[in-house]
Amino acid sequence: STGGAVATPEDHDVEYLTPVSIGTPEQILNLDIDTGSSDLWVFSSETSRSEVKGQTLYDPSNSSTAQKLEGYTWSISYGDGSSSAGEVYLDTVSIGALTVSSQAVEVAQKVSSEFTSDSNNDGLLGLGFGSLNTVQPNAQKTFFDNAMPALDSPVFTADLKAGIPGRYNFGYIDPNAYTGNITYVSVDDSQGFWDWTSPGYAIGSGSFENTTIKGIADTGTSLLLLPSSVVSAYYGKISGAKYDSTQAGYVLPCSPTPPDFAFGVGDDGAAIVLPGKYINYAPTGSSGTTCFGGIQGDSGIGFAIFGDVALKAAFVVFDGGSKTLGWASK
Ligand SMILES: CCNC(=O)c1c(-c2ccccc2)csc1NC(=O)CNCCc1c[nH]c2ccccc12
Repeated sequence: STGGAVATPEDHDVEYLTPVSIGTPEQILNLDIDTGSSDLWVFSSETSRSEVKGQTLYDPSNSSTAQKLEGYTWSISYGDGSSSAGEVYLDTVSIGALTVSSQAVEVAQKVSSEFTSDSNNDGLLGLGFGSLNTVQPNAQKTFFDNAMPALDSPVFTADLKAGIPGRYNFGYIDPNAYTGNITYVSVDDSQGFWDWTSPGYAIGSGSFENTTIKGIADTGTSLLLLPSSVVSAYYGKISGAKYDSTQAGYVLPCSPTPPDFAFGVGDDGAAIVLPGKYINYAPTGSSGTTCFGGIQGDSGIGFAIFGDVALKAAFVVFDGGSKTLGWASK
């Protein structure tokens, strides 16, 4: 079997939302597919009313295939301080033509303000490794883990785009979605992430800098978070760029277009190139002359995060069979 669905960017490509069908008859929610976590949780009829602002709610009592997992709970908190928690049902979940008949659907009873204010986001669908799942007393499998045995090939692909809809596909690699070759790299799943190592980077037309960058491929994080040495080298090339403590990040003049940023993949010299405009993440004020940088530091995290700013420059294969990541330009 195979499947897939569109991934539509929210403002500034802060996140990408994908329609996911849950229950019988189907209830369609727009979820943030997140390779950096492993819980499928949704806004629901059980979410406290004061914490709902426009989201579509999953109501298990309207689904003939919903089964409550009595006594099961979940609670998750993310590095940005956001969180959610609730109870657990099993129900039928589909992404396009791909259906998992008994998927753990974690219904939120409470969500933090970041999620409440994100009115188009009806929940998250985690595609990290199972060890990150927060359900107690027994961890639950991700949609991909449940689907894998039936897939034509044990893979899913992320084809996110700047400002326009892209796609997540399951079970196959679309040869028309990328250019050149796909370079595969090994993944360390010991922390539950799609964790890999880039051999280095280049700024603009500059020479390649060989430096090991260990980080995760994370569709659920908006920015590209890199070691401070790399980040200061990049912004050091841009007159007017500076660290702005009030914004808690590097800001730069939106014009002229900043230099491209390339990160290496594999040991054959392959690289993914981010056009400089991707680094103009969003205007910081009303004048539109200063932009918040799409590349920021990863200090305090312990690893780099190749978030949407990086992923939207690539076609990425998440191979659950060989536990490798495939990177291609497009
Ligand atoms: C900024 C979001 N990312 C993180 O916190 C994060 C961190 C992390 C850890 C410490 C400090 C900063 C980041 C490590 S892995 C990792 N990745 C994830 O946690 C992936 N899931 C993010 C889900 C998520 C958190 N806040 C949202 C707001 C809207 C949509 C999605 C989200």
